[in-house]
Amino acid sequence: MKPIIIGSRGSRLALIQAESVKTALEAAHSGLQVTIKVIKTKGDLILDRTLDKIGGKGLFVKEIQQALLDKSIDLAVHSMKDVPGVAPEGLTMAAVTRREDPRDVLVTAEGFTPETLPEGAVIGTSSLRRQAQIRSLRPDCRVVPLRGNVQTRLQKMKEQQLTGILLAAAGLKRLQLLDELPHSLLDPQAFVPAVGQGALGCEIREADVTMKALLASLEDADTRVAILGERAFLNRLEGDCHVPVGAFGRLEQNQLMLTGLVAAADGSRRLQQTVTGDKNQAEALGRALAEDLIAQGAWELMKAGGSDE
Ligand SMILES: NCc1[nH]cc(CCC(=O)O)c1CC(=O)O
Repeated sequence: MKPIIIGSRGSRLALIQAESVKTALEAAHSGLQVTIKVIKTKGDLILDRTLDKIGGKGLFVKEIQQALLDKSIDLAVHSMKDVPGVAPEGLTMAAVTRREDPRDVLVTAEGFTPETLPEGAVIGTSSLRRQAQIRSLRPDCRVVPLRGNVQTRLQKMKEQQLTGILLAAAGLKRLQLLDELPHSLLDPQAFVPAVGQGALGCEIREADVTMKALLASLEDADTRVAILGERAFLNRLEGDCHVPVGAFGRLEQNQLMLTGLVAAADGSRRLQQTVTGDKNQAEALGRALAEDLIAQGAWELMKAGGSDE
């Protein structure tokens, strides 16, 4: 059999994620050959402009999806939080793997928590969701934009003498950086993670039944359910613009418990609610949660703006 080609961005984190799927596939199917092909996306080449101006945060994913459609790769491994709500015709998320830590983490030289941050702290993040929540916890802090891959952001924290930065725990764990950095992990109720944060999606061509079968054993049903609920919540709210929205789903006693957050970008207001329901109706639960927040004024809180998580 021809080797399977996984397409990946060239960042260290993307490569580690692709490697983890390669390893899992090879472990599940003895004799299977898997190679990784690095795809240089426009977003990787243009670092001096905000992502919104070059096509939004879905840009990286879209170029890799095109490689799937062109058949230059057989499998794309995505961070689910970067995957746009609407899938291109002909592609399917054949497996969602077991979720890594979904939490956000505050990294500072001193290991501050949001509560112990010094007055007027300067926090780096380009995510409207993170900006809104750190400002809602600490209205006195200042948020400055910060782009680039995880290592670049850590570097900029030092260079620009920021008090701290906000990142996904999952990324830092996969890079094996979390243990060596002073940090505080943020409780998902106090600081609601991004939709899909910590989960990986394995995308293939819908018609590729061979790949579909090979990926079956990588699927984690509980993660899939959580992600379906979170994404349905976001899809109902987002439309096309990037907004300060978070959601976190988890299974409790075989039920899906889903927390949704909509906030004003400056953190001055936040709407947050947790609902529980049938895990087989995850998407309906996500939509209903969105409707609840809309009824409470979610649209008024959300303003157009840039987010490039
Ligand atoms: N913004 C890019 C991005 N996409 C996925 C992760 C982390 C890994 C994950 O959520 O699975 C990160 C880094 C971060 O937000 O800190």
